[in-house]
Amino acid sequence: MGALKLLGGALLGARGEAKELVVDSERVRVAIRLRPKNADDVGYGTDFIDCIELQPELKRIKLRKNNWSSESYRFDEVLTENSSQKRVYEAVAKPVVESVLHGYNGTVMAYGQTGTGKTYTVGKLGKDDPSERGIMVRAVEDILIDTSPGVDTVAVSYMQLYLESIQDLLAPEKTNIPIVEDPKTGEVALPGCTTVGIRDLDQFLELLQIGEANRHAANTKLNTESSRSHAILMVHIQRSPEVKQENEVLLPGNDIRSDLSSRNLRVLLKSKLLIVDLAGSERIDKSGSEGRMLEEAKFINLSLTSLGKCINALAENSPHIPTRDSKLTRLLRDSFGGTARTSLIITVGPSARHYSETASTIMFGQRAMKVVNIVKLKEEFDYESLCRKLEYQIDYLTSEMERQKKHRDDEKVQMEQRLNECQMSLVEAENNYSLKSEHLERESTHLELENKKLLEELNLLKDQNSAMSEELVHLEMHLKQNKHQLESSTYQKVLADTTQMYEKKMVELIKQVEQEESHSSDLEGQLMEMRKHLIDSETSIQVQTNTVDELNSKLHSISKLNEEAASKILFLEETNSELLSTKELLTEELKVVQHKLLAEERQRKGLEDEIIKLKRLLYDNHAEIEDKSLCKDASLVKPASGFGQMNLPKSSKSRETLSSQRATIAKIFEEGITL
Ligand SMILES: Nc1ncnc2c1ncn2[C@@H]1O[C@H](COP(=O)(O)OP(=O)(O)OP(=O)(O)O)[C@@H](O)[C@H]1O
Repeated sequence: MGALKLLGGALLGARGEAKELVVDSERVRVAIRLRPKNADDVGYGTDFIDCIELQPELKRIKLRKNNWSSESYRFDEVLTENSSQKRVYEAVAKPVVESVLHGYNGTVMAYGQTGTGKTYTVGKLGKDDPSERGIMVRAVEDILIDTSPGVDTVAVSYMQLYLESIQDLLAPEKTNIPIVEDPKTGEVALPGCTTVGIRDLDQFLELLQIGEANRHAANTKLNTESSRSHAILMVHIQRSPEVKQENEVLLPGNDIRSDLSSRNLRVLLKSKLLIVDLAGSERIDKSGSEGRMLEEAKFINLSLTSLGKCINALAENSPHIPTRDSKLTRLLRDSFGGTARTSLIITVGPSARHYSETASTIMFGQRAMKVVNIVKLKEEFDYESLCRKLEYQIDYLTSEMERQKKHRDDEKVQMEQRLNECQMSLVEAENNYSLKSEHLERESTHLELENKKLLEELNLLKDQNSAMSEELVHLEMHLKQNKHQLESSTYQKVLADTTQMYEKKMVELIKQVEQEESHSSDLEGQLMEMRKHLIDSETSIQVQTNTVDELNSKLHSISKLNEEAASKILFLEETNSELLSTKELLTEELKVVQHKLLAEERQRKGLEDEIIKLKRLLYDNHAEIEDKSLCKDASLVKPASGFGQMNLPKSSKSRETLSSQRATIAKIFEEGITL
């Protein structure tokens, strides 16, 4: 393939216009295939040597006119009688098929005398033996392998040109189908023909079989199943290749946004492969045709002759190409001198009997080799599919938009509902909160008041306790004084015991008071904690509604503590009252003791007075006694001493007084002992 040239290759803006890439001019390639000898050839006798000699390595053949005269011709491919169908396909058709797959039009055509193997080469189905498959089957097989279903499309039309009428071989009722030529491009189309999309090879084989069954054939002298029509298989390929434009790649199935955002338009490569199995180019006299068959032969010859004329004109670069002389040349307008890549296979038999037909075929091939085509690649912008895609996208986007709008509306309604609910619950929560706050505030105030009251009571109790303690200390001191006073008394021991007992009691009482004081301080601490809790609670109430419950529980516990404190205070009060009563008892007892002490003091004083009196008496008596004893002594010794005299009259009285005094002292002593 020659180098690509861009001719006026600008992107044309108008709808339906295409970019055309032109390959260097390319000559029609011609291959020659020699059919193996058949029974007829063998039966013809061995007197005649084959009229044809192949030199495949030189790509030449020698056409022997007789034993001494031969001419040599060069072909693009020389296929011997042993060449396989595969080899023939690869040498003749495969390059064209590949070209068609790249977007070029292509033609593969078999030309030759009847019975030389055109149909065998081109249209053999090879149902039983795939190695026997002809060009049509192999070409479609390769096309199907190379194309992607869903992205590319492959469709076929199968028709025959019979008696200058185009008949649809897939729908034989369709006859005389008109040929439509594009005035701009000169492209030939047969819109009246059935076009069947091909999914797989089996489907194509079935179609081909149907077409073959509908093809006109007749027994001729030269071939028992001679084709009486030109069979044309049209393979339409539409591809969406990756096309690079302005550094961007447009891939099939690209996002629509990238299609729209870039200046890319999907490019369609539309190509057409024609595989033509021409009717036999036998001479009428040799074919033995008569009547209708003769008529058929005339038409066949007419079309083949006009094809030959066109090829001659093209080979000679004639300004006029008589393409309009027959429908065959009109159909093959693009194949010879057109834009298609064309491969021609001419089939020949070895028998010298058909020398002139073989020579004619060879000359046809030689002339065809001179025909140069201007091979063009036609890229069409796939406006239709783009439009379809856009429409689809618009539909999709519209429905998506509607769906999203509906979704948004639904969401909005839901949101509004939720908002209303939230607002309602917020109002409710606010109400609850304010109620709870009020309640808590009330509770708090109430608790504060209670706390205050309790504190006051506690302080009072404390004062009372301290007063009591002072009083107790005072009493203690008092008792101590009394104790000291009583130490000298006769009731010392009794009083000491009593005092000890009281002291013990007082110690206990002091202990109790201390305990109460520690209780009081504990209570104070608890109250402080309560106050703290309350303050915390108040703060947390202000901060969050959620803590309300927590505060409630705390308040509950605080109330419990309060209750406990109240019960403790009650207990303290009770203890206090007990202490008070004890104190009263002690005071009473103290008073009694004091009374007793006073009485005893008085008694003691009386006794002391009496003792003093007695002492005085005793002294007086003693002095009197002494005086009397002195007087007695003086009367005895010195009667002048008056003392004895004086005391004598008094002696009886003194004796009485003395004895009474003695009795009084004894009594005092007795009383003192008993006390
Ligand atoms: N290369 C070949 N190898 C084996 N058999 C062949 C070959 N070429 C042709 N034949 C046989 O020769 C006979 C005639 O072939 P075919 O019908 O293909 O000729 P044709 O050129 O199509 O004739 P027509 O123009 O009359 O239709 C057939 O029986 C075919 O099987």
